[in-house]
Amino acid sequence: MPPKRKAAAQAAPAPSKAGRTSALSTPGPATPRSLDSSMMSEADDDFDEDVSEAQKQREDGLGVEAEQFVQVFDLSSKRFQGKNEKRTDSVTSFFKNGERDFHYLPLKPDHQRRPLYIEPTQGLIFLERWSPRGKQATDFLVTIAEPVSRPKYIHEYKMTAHSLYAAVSVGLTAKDILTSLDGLLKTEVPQSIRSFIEEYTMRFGKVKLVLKGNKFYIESVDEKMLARLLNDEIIGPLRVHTSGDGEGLTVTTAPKMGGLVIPGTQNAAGVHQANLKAGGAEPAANEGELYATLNEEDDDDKEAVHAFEIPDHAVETVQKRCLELGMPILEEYDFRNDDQNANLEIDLRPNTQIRPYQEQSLSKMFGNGRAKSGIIVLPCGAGKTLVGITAACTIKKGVIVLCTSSMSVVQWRQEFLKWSNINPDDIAIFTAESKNKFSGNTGIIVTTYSMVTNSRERSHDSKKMMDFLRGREWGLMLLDEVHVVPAEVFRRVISSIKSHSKLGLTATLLREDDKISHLNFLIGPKLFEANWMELSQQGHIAKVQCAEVWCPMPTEFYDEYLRANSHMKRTLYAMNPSKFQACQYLINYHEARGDKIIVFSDELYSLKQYALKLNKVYIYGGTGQAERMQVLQNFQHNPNVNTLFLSKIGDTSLDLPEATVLIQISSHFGSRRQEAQRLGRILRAKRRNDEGFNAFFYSLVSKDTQEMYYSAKRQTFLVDQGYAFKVITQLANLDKTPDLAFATAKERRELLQRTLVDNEKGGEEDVENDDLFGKPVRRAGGRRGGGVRRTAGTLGELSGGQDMAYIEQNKGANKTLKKQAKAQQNTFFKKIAREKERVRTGK
Ligand SMILES: Nc1ncnc2c1ncn2[C@@H]1O[C@H](COP(=O)(O)OP(=O)(O)OP(=O)(O)O)[C@@H](O)[C@H]1O
Repeated sequence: MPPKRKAAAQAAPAPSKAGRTSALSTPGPATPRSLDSSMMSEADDDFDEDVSEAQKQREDGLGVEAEQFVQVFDLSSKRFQGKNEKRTDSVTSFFKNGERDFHYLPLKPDHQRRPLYIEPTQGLIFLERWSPRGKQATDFLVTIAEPVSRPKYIHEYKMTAHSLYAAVSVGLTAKDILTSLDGLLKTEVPQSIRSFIEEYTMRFGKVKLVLKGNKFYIESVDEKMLARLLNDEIIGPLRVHTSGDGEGLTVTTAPKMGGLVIPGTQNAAGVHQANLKAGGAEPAANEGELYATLNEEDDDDKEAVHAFEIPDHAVETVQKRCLELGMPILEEYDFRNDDQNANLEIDLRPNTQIRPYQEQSLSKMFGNGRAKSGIIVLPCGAGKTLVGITAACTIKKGVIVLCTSSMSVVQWRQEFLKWSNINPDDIAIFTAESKNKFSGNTGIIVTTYSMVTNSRERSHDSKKMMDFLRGREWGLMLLDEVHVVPAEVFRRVISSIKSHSKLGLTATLLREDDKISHLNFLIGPKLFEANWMELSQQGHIAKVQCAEVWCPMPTEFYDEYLRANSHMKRTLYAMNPSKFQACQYLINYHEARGDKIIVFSDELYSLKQYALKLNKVYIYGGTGQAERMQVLQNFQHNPNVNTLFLSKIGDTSLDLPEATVLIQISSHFGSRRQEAQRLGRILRAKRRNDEGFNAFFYSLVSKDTQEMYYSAKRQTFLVDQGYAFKVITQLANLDKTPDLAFATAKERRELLQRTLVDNEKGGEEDVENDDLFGKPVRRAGGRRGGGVRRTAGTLGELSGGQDMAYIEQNKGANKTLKKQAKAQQNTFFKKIAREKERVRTGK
């Protein structure tokens, strides 16, 4: 960190004053990276570039202290990730050169009564959850900051530009935030934090992105601010010059806002106003809850609004740039004052009760009586669909819903009909099979991402439907499962279909490639993220016991492992016979308890070998649609089919029946998202409210292999959500398991030989065989697209034939199901034929 900035962080500079912004002497404004935690871990190579970029961008963007805060925040985070950093241990570098020495912030005399610490360079806030004021502090933090980690005792939050924006839009002023923070903090509020809050809260709402007549405009009541944007080298050239507007800005009038906040959504479809108050140091009237003072909008008091048009494709760039310039853009829809678009007759059914956390998430969206675009993060099974439906019932304008598969399209429509009083004719489906429109002049369309982004040849009906979708202004765009959709798909959706507000729904915003940050600009910031532990304690999702089972590698396996290339290493730690036995043991144990078990394996070879050896059904990318349905239905309804082996296609592409136990035998490296998604599969267990019910999540890990490292990394997100992973080093009475696989040294040696031979030429890759984003579908074994192909025949040739026999003899479970289904079908058809014959002959 350059000394100047370090000093800024440590010397607690003087408060910023209005007008100081023009006398900047320190380098430039916030970069988006510095404002959002999700952008913090990008490549170190960007480091130098960021600094010079910041120098270049020096403008009158932020006040001195806020800017210093942002700079320090940005640079320090880079520094701690520096590639060339020599580390003696994992923490020394953290405190090097006194960079984290915050002794200049003395503790208050009664600090023990106060639950918060703050880190003045990055806006990290630490909460002692056990404090008597822990609940009150949690309510406050959820409103002004983003949760980072919430295990049992100490919670970590981070204040970002977006989180402050959310706080401002539910009615809090800088003064409110600072007073409450000061009341809860063990130290004084650091000057860098004070300035950051003051500067940012002051700037929010000055520049807006609005959709009018199907065109996008950048709007502000502050003409100078818009002029500054137009002089910007990136935004300026993007302006659309319409005939007649000359160089001037379009001027209209708009209702003037009250100093605090506009009326909430108190009675709008059951969504209540956020419970926030201009809180003092002590708890507000209602212990733990902070209520906002709301000002009514004064319709008579109008002020001039200046605007310029930008093209559809430039929306993301302009939003990004505005944030860089320290003028974050607001995307809000004043739906109650929209008389251009027809109203939709839709309300929640009277018996629909949204849950407190659903209400809380929506209050973040409708905090000031307008619809703010953004993303709501709720764990699987917590009811994201109802959140989306309630948003639609609040806005009451045309809605377009985008899903990842045609199966979810049907489900979304059903859920709309179940929870709301929407007329069935007003909600239509646009999929390959159905291309209906709604009957009235507004309504709801439910479709898939691939239907609206498909660039291949469209049918006449599809083209007509797309023209219909493109030609209208939608009030709300609901985007399901946003974490799995590529940015490019969002770009295409958003640039072709215009909506006033967007709500993204997801269970996790994690992506290992860090590409999640673009969602801030394509959809909007994260509005709300639920606390998984709280939801499970309240019985809305299942309680899960997590365990990591350590499986020792037999010596001969370990020897080969040490020699193997990376692909073979993965196969070997998946095929470890101790892991096999642990899996068999856990399946026996849980089947006996009446559980439904899903075993996940990303490694296709082991998936098949495990399933065949244990005579269980399995599904992978190459399993045909009919067989998949058959297997899934049996797993759901057949009491004899209680264990299902699944490849990674089970992570996103399948609508899986409920399960109560998950076992992972092989996973995708250190993917936190996959771990969270998989755990999510058991959260919706219906038995969750039974006395003492627990769902189980086991990760089987080969001891002393790379898998242990990946496993720890995978678990970080869940640990941050408060899950504790127990390590099991020995399974009781494992050796007493009947027909324990690979119990003898000879069998284990044979397994090793076979594994080596079968995988000598590289493994078979799984394919995600679905229509998610209109990619060409690759069939089993990668037949299309040049993937590696392996067949039973090849196996036989490679291994001298004996494995062929093994495969055939064990083809078992899936085949048995097929036979059973055929037999049932035959009986059914025979019965029909007999019936027909009886009718024909009259006997
Ligand atoms: N407020 C509510 N009252 C009663 N039931 C609810 C409520 N909210 C959600 N549910 C029920 O909870 C279940 C899970 O809801 P939903 O499928 O929307 O969850 P989800 O978050 O979308 O899960 P996933 O990510 O797995 O799709 C459904 O059966 C739904 O009907």
